[in-house]
Amino acid sequence: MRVAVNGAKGKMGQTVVEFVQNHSSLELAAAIDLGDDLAAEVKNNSADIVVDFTRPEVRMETVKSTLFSGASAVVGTTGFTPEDLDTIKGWIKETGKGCFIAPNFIVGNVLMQQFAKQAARYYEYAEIIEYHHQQKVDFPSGTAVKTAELMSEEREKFNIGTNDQVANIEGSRGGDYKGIKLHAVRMPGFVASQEVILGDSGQYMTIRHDSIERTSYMPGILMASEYIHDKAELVYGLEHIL
Ligand SMILES: NC(=O)C1=CN([C@@H]2O[C@H](COP(=O)(O)OP(=O)(O)OC[C@H]3O[C@@H](n4cnc5c(N)ncnc54)[C@H](OP(=O)(O)O)[C@@H]3O)[C@@H](O)[C@H]2O)C=CC1
Ligand SMILES: O=C(O)C1=N[C@H](C(=O)O)C[C@H](O)C1
Repeated sequence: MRVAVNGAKGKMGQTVVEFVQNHSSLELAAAIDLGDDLAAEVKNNSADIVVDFTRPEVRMETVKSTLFSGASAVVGTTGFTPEDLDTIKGWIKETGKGCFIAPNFIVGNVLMQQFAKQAARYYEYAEIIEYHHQQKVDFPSGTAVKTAELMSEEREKFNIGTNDQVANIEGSRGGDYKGIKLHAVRMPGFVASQEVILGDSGQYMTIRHDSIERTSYMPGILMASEYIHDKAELVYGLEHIL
């Protein structure tokens, strides 16, 4: 499978390039970054797949250019909205190429999300704390948003409400997604960690996952690439192919 990497000079892109170069069933078609012509690189190098780790603000133009250039998209870049996904479904129908988007490509992290979803219905209080390196430009993380979305689906089924308080210092209770509090820590030393704390009378439970090296994302990226390369589908979340 011929893989082009978009965002190739970035922290994730560099890791993906090295992984592709060292994998027996993958060929590096192109290493693309800011200022390069993605469509031309895809066509001139006969890329089957574009693996994208760039910026939230260019997420849609990147997917569109990939699909209409004849490649399938495997996208880690965060920031996609439900409206974006509907638009992408139309592009897939037009092009016959597939798109796999995952807020997190680590199997262990996706398991954490699923465990949190499973537990969410049993606890009134829920908070998500995500920890990332200081260079991360967006917050909260796409993983935290996805986790909160999954948990809220369960909480709403069981009418589990919010727990509003009045803050002495604005923002000190973090962000709020349907009653789930979200906190983003940015600190050198972290790669990517998240914990979900669920609480109720007399107890609390913490579900946590830590990524300490970006190689942890590679198996999930490979799984997604092998799944989507010959399918005209939109997949949102690695859990759908585990
Ligand atoms: N889904 C997942 O499992 C994961 C998702 N991510 C997400 O991936 C994204 C990238 O993360 P990370 O690698 O740490 O970020 P980096 O900033 O390290 O890398 C992004 C790269 O993309 C380049 N870039 C910016 N704009 C464009 C463009 N229009 N076309 C091509 N390249 C461009 C940047 O160039 P320049 O620096 O010059 O702007 C940079 O080289 C983020 O949204 C992050 O949240 C990260 C890890 C895992
Ligand atoms: O920027 C990162 O590093 C990461 N971003 C993704 C997110 O926003 O969820 C995935 C992971 O947390 C690492």
